[in-house]
Amino acid sequence: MVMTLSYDSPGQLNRQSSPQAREPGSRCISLLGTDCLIQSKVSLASYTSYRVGGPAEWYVAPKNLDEIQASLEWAAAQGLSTTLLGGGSNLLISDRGLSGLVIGTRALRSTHFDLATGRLHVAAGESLPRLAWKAARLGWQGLEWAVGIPGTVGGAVVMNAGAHGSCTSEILVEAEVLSRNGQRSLLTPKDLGYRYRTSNLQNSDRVVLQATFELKPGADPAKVLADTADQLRSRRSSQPYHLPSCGSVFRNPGPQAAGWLIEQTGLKGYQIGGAQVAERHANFILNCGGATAMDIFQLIRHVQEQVESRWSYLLEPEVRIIGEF
Ligand SMILES: Cc1cc2nc3c(=O)[nH]c(=O)nc-3n(C[C@H](O)[C@H](O)[C@H](O)COP(=O)(O)OP(=O)(O)OC[C@H]3O[C@@H](n4cnc5c(N)ncnc54)[C@H](O)[C@@H]3O)c2cc1C
Ligand SMILES: NC(=O)C1=CN([C@@H]2O[C@H](COP(=O)(O)OP(=O)(O)OC[C@H]3O[C@@H](n4cnc5c(N)ncnc54)[C@H](OP(=O)(O)O)[C@@H]3O)[C@@H](O)[C@H]2O)C=CC1
Ligand SMILES: C=C(O[C@H]1[C@H](O)[C@@H](CO)O[C@H](OP(=O)(O)OP(=O)(O)OC[C@H]2O[C@@H](n3ccc(=O)[nH]c3=O)[C@H](O)[C@@H]2O)[C@@H]1NC(C)=O)C(=O)O
Repeated sequence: MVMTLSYDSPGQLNRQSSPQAREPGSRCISLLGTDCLIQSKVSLASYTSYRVGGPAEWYVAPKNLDEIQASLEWAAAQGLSTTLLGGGSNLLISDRGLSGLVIGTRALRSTHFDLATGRLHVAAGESLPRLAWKAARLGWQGLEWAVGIPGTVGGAVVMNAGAHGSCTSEILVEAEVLSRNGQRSLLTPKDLGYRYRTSNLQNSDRVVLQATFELKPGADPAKVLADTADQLRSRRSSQPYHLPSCGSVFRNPGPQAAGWLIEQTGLKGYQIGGAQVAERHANFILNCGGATAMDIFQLIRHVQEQVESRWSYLLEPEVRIIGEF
């Protein structure tokens, strides 16, 4: 693919206003042939559910495959690393921000419910809860569990998101991924090496473009909507949804849940700066207002140390911690 760039420098500038929160001195580059802008120094805090994180050195939000490919080629030509950012609901991004190019996927949108096959073809940037509600309204079963997981389809495929005994790998037929060398491939759950809350896409530089899920059409929409609402109700009764978080901070180690271990260690309510171990659920760390990423990071380490000294078990973070701490 031939890509032409115009740089934000005299003569070649393509200055444009931008919807992103940009810091002073930020620059804007346009990938010619597209209306896609690459911007420098874009604050990432508003892109994460924790509402923390410093600026991206460069940020782009491609809307289609051409724009993703152009973005990857641009990063490669500049010698920059890339980081994928979906809903930002399982990311703790350093206060210092991220170097390289951050590729936000939320503009990758398309949904197709194929009644003949019961398959749902969906782009990586679609919101998982919105998809769950959409499926419910159509009377398609199989996504009720996903309603309270505030991420994207791409993030769910990478993380193997799940709840209430179901998870992404169980309904995934295949995911289309793009590798850094521009090769597209269709991968099955087996190819993706799924396990509890992980896949071999984690720590890889492949981009999830879209997913195909197998659901069950034909149910009464009123029933699926009621079941979906029940899932959300039950989750809201046991998990703190009122303040910014990343959901569960740690993976469950086995027979004992992380929340139980943390509560038994006496850490509920423990606070560092603006970050607090939730009273309602000890495996949630909340941004109670004004928390920095470092506050949250230090609290994660404190919880690990305390739990390890009491139970001789090192809790493994589920949240992806990225950038310098
Ligand atoms: C209130 C709350 C409740 C939650 N409850 C649950 C729950 O019940 N179950 C659960 O499993 N999780 C839960 N989570 C965690 C989180 O929502 C999930 O892990 C979700 O799947 C993350 O999706 P995301 O799009 O936000 O990914 P992000 O946080 O943006 O990214 C997660 C990882 O995926 C990568 N990534 C994202 N998109 C792509 C892509 N298109 N291609 C390649 N890599 C990509 C990122 O680089 C990163 O490594 C909860 C979070 C919150 C805030
Ligand atoms: N604590 C935290 O850090 C965070 C918690 N959350 C929580 O996670 C959950 C998911 O949040 P989010 O991803 O923002 O998505 P939401 O669940 O808020 O809504 C996403 C879309 O789903 C559809 N929808 C929502 N409710 C209904 C309903 N009752 N009936 C039919 N359709 C509905 C709407 O789609 P349409 O517009 O197409 O009708 C809506 O735009 C929420 O409970 C939210 O409070 C979210 C972010 C951070
Ligand atoms: C929120 C997430 O996923 C959630 C998912 O929503 C729910 C519902 O299916 O089940 C998991 O939570 P969980 O294991 O903490 O579920 P819960 O039922 O709340 O708790 C498990 C056990 O720990 C105990 N518990 C929990 C919290 C607490 O403060 N104290 C405590 O003792 C509970 O009493 C229960 O016996 C997922 N977490 C993990 C790490 O697997 C996420 O991954 O981000």
